[in-house]
Amino acid sequence: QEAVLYDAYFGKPISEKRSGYLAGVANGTTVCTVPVLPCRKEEGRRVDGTCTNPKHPSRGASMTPLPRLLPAQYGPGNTLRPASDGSELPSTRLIRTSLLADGTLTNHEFSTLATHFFVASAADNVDLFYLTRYFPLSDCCVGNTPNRVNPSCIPIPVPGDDPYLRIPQIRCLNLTRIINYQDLGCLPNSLSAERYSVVTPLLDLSLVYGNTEARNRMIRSNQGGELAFRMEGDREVPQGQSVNCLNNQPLQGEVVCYNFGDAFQANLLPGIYLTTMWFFREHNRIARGLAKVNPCWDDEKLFQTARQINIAQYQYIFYYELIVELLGRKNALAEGIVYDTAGYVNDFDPHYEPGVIREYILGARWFHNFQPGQFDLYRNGKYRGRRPAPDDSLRSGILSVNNTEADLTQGSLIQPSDDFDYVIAPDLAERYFGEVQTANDLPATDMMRGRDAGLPPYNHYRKICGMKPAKHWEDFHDAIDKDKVEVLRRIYEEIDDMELMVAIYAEKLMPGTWVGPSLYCIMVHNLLLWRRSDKFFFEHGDFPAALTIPQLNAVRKTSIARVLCDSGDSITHIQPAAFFRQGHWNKPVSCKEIPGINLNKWKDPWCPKDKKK
Ligand code: HEM
Repeated sequence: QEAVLYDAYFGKPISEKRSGYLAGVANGTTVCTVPVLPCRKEEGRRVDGTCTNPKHPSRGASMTPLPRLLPAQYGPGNTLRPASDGSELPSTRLIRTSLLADGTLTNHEFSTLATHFFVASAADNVDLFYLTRYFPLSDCCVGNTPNRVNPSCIPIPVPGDDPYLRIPQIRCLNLTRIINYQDLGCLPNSLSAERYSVVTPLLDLSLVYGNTEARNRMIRSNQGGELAFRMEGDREVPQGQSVNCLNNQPLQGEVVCYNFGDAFQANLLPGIYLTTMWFFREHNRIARGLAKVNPCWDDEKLFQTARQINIAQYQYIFYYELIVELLGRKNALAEGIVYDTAGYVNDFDPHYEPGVIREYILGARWFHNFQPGQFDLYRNGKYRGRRPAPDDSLRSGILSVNNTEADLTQGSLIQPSDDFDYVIAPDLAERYFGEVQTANDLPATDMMRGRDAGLPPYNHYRKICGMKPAKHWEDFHDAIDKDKVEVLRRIYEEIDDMELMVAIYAEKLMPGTWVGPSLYCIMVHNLLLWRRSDKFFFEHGDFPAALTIPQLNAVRKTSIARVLCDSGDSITHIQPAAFFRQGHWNKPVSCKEIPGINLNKWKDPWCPKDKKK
């Protein structure tokens, strides 16, 4: 059957008028459209994300726009919104250094594993290709001065009395705008600048499986339902070599760059490449287990079922093991983010369009706060040193040398995450690109990205999040400590200049959660959207390829600890709640004691044992 061309931005089949417009754009019909093969009732989740919601079949695919909670407010021609008096909003480096200090304070509850899994989930649903605009080279800070001429430059000016950068006299932090549909020519500048993402905006393990059917076919082994693999010693790793590990140090033996399904995103950071490796191995482990249970199943059936189980356990761990801890279990239940049930949760609603909410993926940068700047290495319970995170980006080759994968994995179980506070790891606050750039400030960048996205003032978000829009600075005291409000009052001219991203870093934690009220509200919207817009969400039962109830309940038995026992490097003992630190209530136990998914629940009665594939 023929694919129908959908408009990537508008999400509708291409009209004649639109086709005429795109004919005038270089590669318009390729980059501004999404081909959709007809959705079939009986099929499961597609790798390319189409038909995730058959009512909006192109949403969920590569190039889906990021929906917004509130419409964008840009300056003229999609420039950054100015302050109320028409001037430029204050430097986000000034705001950051005024609100958050450099330092390291550890969290008493979470392990670093929680940060690894969370950052991998972010890379699974939005791409970071925009980094290539300024990571290796850009002209935004030539001569130590912010470039105001190049429209893609949004460098961050550094005040002369900056607490750190006054010494090397750095007055400009490099930054470029996120690439949008206008840059591709898909939309005129008269519409608000909208970001697209080339990765599927879903919790679908695209890091492991890729974002297109073509890519997925390249990484399958075509037998036994497996992903193509090779052995590095006793470590199972993807077959082939990716070109993305720009920071590998070949002289130190780092010559491997893992060929994951999404080989750019998955190689970005240690937390991402570790997590992707675990779920890559999980796929093959599950496929082998299914082949044993159902010897007559062919490669395709084994592959699709293993992928379905793998994504189901990943979604389960994300919602039921991580999110419930970050937002509070009671809250998550009350909001309908998770359910206490042994049945299906049929909350698919075709009116919701799949996507990742712009404010969510911006706001989730708050979790840079609980990210340690260095990763501990442990072997047999003994500390063996640490690796600065910025030096290991785009460098998965480290996993293959000096037992580093095993040592980092054990480290992630023992090392605490940083605290959710007003202190940020110096490696992220001053040098997140490592040696590649002289200075970068991640939270200042996060705040600047809010402007890049054209977010309306904080006051507008207070309104939709159940807080009163403030008329006076004191009105912010409900959500932000008095002393911080004083700092902000001095920095901003007007109350409506106060920004959402700054508030997310300044708000007090909501009791029982690890986020402030605005981020809480944004996360709830997004987590509900992901469930409701995705026909194939693991708890849904109202489609033919759904898990059966016994299968669903088998998935509900697993945990991140089980995944690490089965697919982590050299894990024999683990604390049962592995997103939490080890302690008297969470002592490491033998992996034999950690429950997992019973694949016998997938036994096919039509597949007798003696019948070979
Ligand atoms: C060592 C650890 C980490 C490093 C070095 C790091 C670095 C970065 C960088 C460089 C960016 C893009 C900056 C830009 O806008 O130009 C980014 C974006 C982001 N990071 Fe992190 N990060 C880390 C950990 C985390 C963690 C634990 C989370 C947890 C959720 C997280 C969530 C995000 C999100 C949601 C974005 C925005 C993605 C987007 O909108 O494209 N990061 N991070």
